[in-house]
Amino acid sequence: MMPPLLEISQLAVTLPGGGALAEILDDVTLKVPAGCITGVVGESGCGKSTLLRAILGILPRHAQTPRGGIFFEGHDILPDRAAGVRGRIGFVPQDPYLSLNPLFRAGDQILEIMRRHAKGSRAEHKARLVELFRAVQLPDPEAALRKYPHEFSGGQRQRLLIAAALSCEPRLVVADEPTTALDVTTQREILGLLRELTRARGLSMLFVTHDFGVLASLCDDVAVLYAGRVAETGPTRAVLDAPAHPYTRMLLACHPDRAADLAGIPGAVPPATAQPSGCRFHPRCPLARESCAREVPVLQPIPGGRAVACPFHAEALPELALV
Ligand SMILES: Nc1ncnc2c1ncn2[C@@H]1O[C@H](COP(=O)(O)OP(=O)(O)OP(=O)(O)O)[C@@H](O)[C@H]1O
Repeated sequence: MMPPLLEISQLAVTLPGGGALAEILDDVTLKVPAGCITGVVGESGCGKSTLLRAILGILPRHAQTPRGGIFFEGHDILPDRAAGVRGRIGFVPQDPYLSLNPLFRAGDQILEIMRRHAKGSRAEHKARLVELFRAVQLPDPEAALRKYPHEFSGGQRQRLLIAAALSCEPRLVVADEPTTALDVTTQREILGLLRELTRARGLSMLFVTHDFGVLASLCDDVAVLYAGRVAETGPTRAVLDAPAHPYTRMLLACHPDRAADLAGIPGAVPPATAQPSGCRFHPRCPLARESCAREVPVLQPIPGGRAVACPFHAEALPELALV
């Protein structure tokens, strides 16, 4: 079997924050197999963006040395804060409005990335960028090279950023909710484009979202994150059809597309400076018992290539309260 392109192993990230230590990620283990799109889903504040920052080697300077490993193409990139992978991992950010400098031509900004991280001359870079602009379906790719960011629509700017992420010919792309700031129609087009580009170019992708609809339409596998820990992993279809962890089950019950009556998860994601003991979900979990406040659940394999971090996952949940 081919080794995964990206393998995150027992990753822990801690930051000083507000006079206390913020335990943002703990024991995070997940894989992105070659040629696959792996989704990371969870509520706001679960640590999704921090996970991407750790992979890209752009954690804040004051972060304590992260523990665990981030293996990319078989090498642990965590010790050198990913300095060696710049250009080999592409990044699609969340907000196309904030991610381009309005004072410089968009094409020049991407060419600068290529100058730093890609092989070839400026003329070769320009030719490749025009080809990429065509691949991301920007109108008039030659003219697009000379335009400033304000001359593109929001959807076109996201296409520019996808082109930027692919400009150094990476094998892996990490994307941080790249469709959140877009209207529904543009969102659908961008998701279709990402799916097509990853398949056509044999790329792998780690895709962060809080939207199960986006997850279902794009991702082969999923890791559900709660309060900085992995609650469950598995093939997306299987997890969405029969979620195992109480958190995933309750999160899906909250999704407007999936529930006739909207239920809510009581409470909120804990601040990273005050993580609950034992299972971090136990204060919100209807299945919790005394042992859940003491024992940290580990991810245990369950049938179908899945894993779940809850020893009581087979129990039925009580009816959820409507919001
Ligand atoms: N630089 C920092 N210093 C201290 N705490 C931080 C820092 N960055 C993030 N956090 C905390 O880490 C936790 C996870 O934040 P993160 O942005 O990774 O979550 P997220 O799941 O991406 O959220 P969202 O979906 O809202 O973007 C939050 O509790 C946040 O307040």
